[in-house]
Amino acid sequence: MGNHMFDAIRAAAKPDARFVESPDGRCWSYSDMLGASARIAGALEKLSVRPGDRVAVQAEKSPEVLMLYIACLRAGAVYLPLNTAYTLAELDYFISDAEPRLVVVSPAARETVGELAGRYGAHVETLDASGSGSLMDLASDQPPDFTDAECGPDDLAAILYTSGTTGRSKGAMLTHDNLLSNALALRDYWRFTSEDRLIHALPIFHTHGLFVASNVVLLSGASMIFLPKFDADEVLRLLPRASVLMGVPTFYVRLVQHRELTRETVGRMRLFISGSAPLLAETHEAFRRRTGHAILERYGMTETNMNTSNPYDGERIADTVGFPLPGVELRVTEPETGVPLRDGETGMIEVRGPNVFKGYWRMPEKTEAEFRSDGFFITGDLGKIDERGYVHIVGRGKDLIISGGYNVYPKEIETEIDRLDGVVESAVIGIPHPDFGEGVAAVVVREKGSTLEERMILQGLRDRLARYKQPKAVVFVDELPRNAMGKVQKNVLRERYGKVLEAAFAAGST
Ligand SMILES: Nc1ncnc2c1ncn2[C@@H]1O[C@H](COP(=O)(O)OP(=O)(O)OP(=O)(O)O)[C@@H](O)[C@H]1O
Repeated sequence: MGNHMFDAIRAAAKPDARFVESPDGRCWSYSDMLGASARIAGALEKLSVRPGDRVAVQAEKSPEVLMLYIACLRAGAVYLPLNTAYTLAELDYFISDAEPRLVVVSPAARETVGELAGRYGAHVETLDASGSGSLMDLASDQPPDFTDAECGPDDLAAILYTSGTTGRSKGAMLTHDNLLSNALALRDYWRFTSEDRLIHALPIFHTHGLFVASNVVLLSGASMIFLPKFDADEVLRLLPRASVLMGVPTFYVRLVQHRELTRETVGRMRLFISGSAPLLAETHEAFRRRTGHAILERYGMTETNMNTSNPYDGERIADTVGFPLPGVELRVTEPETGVPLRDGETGMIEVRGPNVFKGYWRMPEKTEAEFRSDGFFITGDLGKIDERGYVHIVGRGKDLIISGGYNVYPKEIETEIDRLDGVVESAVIGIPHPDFGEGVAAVVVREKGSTLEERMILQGLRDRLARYKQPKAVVFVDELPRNAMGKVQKNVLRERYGKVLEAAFAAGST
């Protein structure tokens, strides 16, 4: 049977070629990767990690963490990356839910997390090669070859907890073939070859940086420059040495603001990709004006890997996420019944294919509720397919406000607010309201120097939105809080401004 994912990685590896380099000049070739991952897999075995066991990892981004991910594939363990921002209380939830055999953390967290992990029967290790008995120390005593665990297409490779942007995080179970089929589809769709060098500035605890970026590079025998985080100056400095950038929309917003972004700096680049959150059409246009490149936007999620992409050769259209990837079926349905709608009609986006996860970890009811009987996964995203076949995301079904019994989709209102003069961007949230259950409220970022006031916004929306959709209160802020993937954190907005907005409702500010 072999090892479904790792055999493909091994087959694509060119031993002498560069695989990953860090900005401090450290470099790993593909043969270094094969050796390091074998040694770590040997260490995992020594620590009694058996196929199917979970290995939870909360560690700063580094090539070593990537080697650990590959080692888990080889050992048949289930890799479980955790956001480095998670607190001890949050870790408690993930560790109690996933019951990992091993938890790998940074040296500073060893003691505190060790105590917590011990309560759930997990062992704790650190990744630093300090000579003080870390996982890396144990790995350095292991041979550079390893008998890979037998893993079929349907065996679990990873559990990724959803970001929790819209609710409690759930563990999405991803199989070897979920990862492999998607990485191969993306490699071919985006024309990756061993000549490519990717600027990798994304976190690696999320599907985007871990699977989309790293797996595509691995499976094309390409190389990447591994940055600890996004820094516009650093990325601009590296652009002349690279061919592809994968980013979240915030990267592109920052790059466009940078004086040094010119056609010359991007002269050797062949592709700029964006995803994980909506890219504003203005950013797409500004980037094209400055560089001559149309950013390629794609759409995916933790549970499904990538679903759609704008084309490599054809027209890349702003505000769309392109076409379903080869092998992925996508339909738009009436959300309640799942009955497919016609092109142009807005409804629930559903997908089916080898990319779609196996289910939520230990949540069979939740899993059942999110699949149709014919195997389509209900993404929770609302969208439509236009007459040319491009998929548009119109909003998130999970991001719904029910005001006075009416369904209000925030994205529709945000789009209208963003059109008003003096507005940079906005977020619309539901806040408890004494009469309507939930009331619509808007959080708005004004352009510098703008004198825009609440009444001007309400005036501007009066003829454009039904009354029940119009915000009942507005607050102005300097910027919207975003998570590491560039998603606006509406839970943070609700916490931060909920009381002020409730008071404004009570005062009947509209
Ligand atoms: N190109 C894109 N344009 C618009 N939205 C996108 C795009 N790419 C991804 N998304 C959004 O990101 C979501 C996937 O994000 P992710 O899997 O990280 O978790 P989340 O949905 O934010 O978290 P949770 O499911 O816990 O609420 C998609 O469902 C979609 O709403």
